[in-house]
Formats: sequence, structure tokens, C-alpha cells
Amino acid sequence: MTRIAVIGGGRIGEALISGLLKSGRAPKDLVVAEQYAPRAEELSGQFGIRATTIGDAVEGAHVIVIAVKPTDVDSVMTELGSVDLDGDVEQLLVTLAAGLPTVRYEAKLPAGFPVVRVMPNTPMLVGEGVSAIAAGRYATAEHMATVREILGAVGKVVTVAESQIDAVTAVSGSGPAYMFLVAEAMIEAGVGLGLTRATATELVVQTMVGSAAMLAGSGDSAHDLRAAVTSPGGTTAAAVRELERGGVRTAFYEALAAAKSRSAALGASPE
Ligand SMILES: NC(=O)C1=CN([C@@H]2O[C@H](COP(=O)(O)OP(=O)(O)OC[C@H]3O[C@@H](n4cnc5c(N)ncnc54)[C@H](OP(=O)(O)O)[C@@H]3O)[C@@H](O)[C@H]2O)C=CC1
Ligand SMILES: O=C(O)[C@@H]1CCC=N1
Repeated sequence: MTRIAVIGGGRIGEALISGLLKSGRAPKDLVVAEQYAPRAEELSGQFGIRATTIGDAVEGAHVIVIAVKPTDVDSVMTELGSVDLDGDVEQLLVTLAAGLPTVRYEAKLPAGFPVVRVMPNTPMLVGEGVSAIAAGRYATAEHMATVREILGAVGKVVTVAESQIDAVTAVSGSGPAYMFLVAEAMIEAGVGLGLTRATATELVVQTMVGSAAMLAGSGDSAHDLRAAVTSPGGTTAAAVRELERGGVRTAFYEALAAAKSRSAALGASPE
């Protein structure tokens, strides 16, 4: 089985580890390198995986996953540079970090070392993630298949050109936050209209689950599904008119454009 070393045991590192274990991967095939000792202990205790140093974690690992903040990537790569990566197993580096291009990693790795850039999202925690993957200069079809197999266990996987990853980050990487914000706003509105918080929460959560299931499974477009809820002269039309008056489409466009720009800016920052 492919041995995976996850460097950085924060929110996305945990989502990946937890999702992979739930999908049936054995704890012995996962190892985490997390610098904050109490957090490393927590992950090790919760998931039954080994928590160790970067040098130890990458030894014998087939796949090295970078799951630290973009600002911490350079120090991790410097540490990796002092480790003998040309060991007995063929290795592949997979980065989940926003913004940073594959060339930035390749420059710090032994010549020809394969790198795959991934933009995942946190629903992989429950096996419902979506990840976009893009090949670096030295990643082969076989490397891409390995990454697809790993991430396919925790959600859907799409392959894109690296030039599209900033846009993907804006749509699906950050996307769960937009969905949670909409849920939060709807729950507050329900409470404002007199529902208990528990009832408003149950109604909103199941409305999101049901709507997502219809979008994913019916084959109908978002537009058509919305139209089907909108009775002539009815309640939905009144609500949608208010949302449009509030500039909801422009707000989403500007929000996603800001996320894409931010991702590109993270990548443009000097080493
Ligand atoms: N959260 C999300 O939804 C998504 C995140 N990403 C990307 O994933 C990456 C991680 O994000 P996220 O999980 O939210 O961030 P977190 O800050 O939650 O997790 C990063 C973890 O890495 C640890 N860390 C930092 N440096 C090192 C090191 N040298 N060795 C070992 N561990 C280290 C941090 O410790 P400490 O806290 O002490 O710094 C922290 O626990 C980012 O690059 C982000 O762009 C991508 C898609 C979605
Ligand atoms: O907010 C961020 O920068 C990361 C990348 C995508 C989701 N979270």
C-alpha cells in the first residue's frame, strides 16, 4: 500500500487523514509531521497514526503531502532539502498549499523530483470533498493516477492545468466557507422570523443537503432547479427579488475574483 506522510496536521491535514482512514486506509500507512507537539499528540491519539519529525516521516514514504500554510512552505522545503529524498522508494510530492506554483517546490527538490499541486476542500473529512489536481513539470501520468487514487477515496477529483488552480481555489477550495456563511445567514434570518435556533438549523441544514443532492443527482441545472421552486407571483419570487436587489450575484463574482487574486498574490510573494 502507498505510504503517505502528511506534513502539517492542521485543518486540511486532519481532514485528509480522517477521510483516508474512514475510506479504509490503514493507520500504519499514514504518518504526520506536525510541529506543535500537543496537536501532534492529539492526532496520533485520535487516529492511531504515528506523529514524528519531517525527516523521519518522509523516510520510506511514497507520497509526501505538504499541508502547511503557504508562509510555512519555504521552511518545510528547506528542511526537506536536508533530508535524503533519494532513498529506496520512488517518491512524489503533493502540495495542498494555496497559491504557490509547482516550480517553487521543484527548485528546492532534487532534479526531476515529481510534484503535483492539489486544491482540496474540507468536506473530504466526510468523503464528500472535491480536489483539483495539476501536474508539475516532472509529474507523469502514473503520478497523477496515484494522486487521483488517494484523493478519490475522499471525494471527487478533477484534473486541470496549473494555470487554473487559482480559480479553482476561489470556487471550491474556499467554497465550503461560502456555503457555511449562507447557512449561517439563513439560520439567523429564521431565528429573526420567530423560529427556535434548533428548528431553524434543522430546516436550513436539510434544505442544503437536499438541494445539493438534487443538483448532484437530477441532471438539471441550478437555474432550472431554482425556477422549479419559484411559483408565479409566489414567495420564492419575492425572496429572490430581494436577493438580486442586494446584489447577490455581483457579490459572489467579486468575492471569487478577490479569492483568485489573493491566491495568485500568495504565489507571487518572494521566497
Ligand atoms: N483549510 C482549508 O479549507 C484549506 C486549506 N488549504 C491549504 O492547506 C494548507 C494548510 O491549511 P490549514 O490546514 O487550514 O492550516 P492550519 O494552520 O490549520 O494547519 C497547518 C499546520 O501545519 C503546522 N506546521 C507549520 N509549519 C510546520 C512545520 N515546519 N512542520 C510541521 N508542521 C508545521 C502548523 O502548526 P502551527 O499552528 O504551530 O503553525 C499547523 O498545525 C494551506 O497551505 C492552505 O492554503 C487548501 C484547501 C483548503
Ligand atoms: O483560505 C485559504 O487560504 C485556504 C485555501 C482555500 C481554503 N482555505
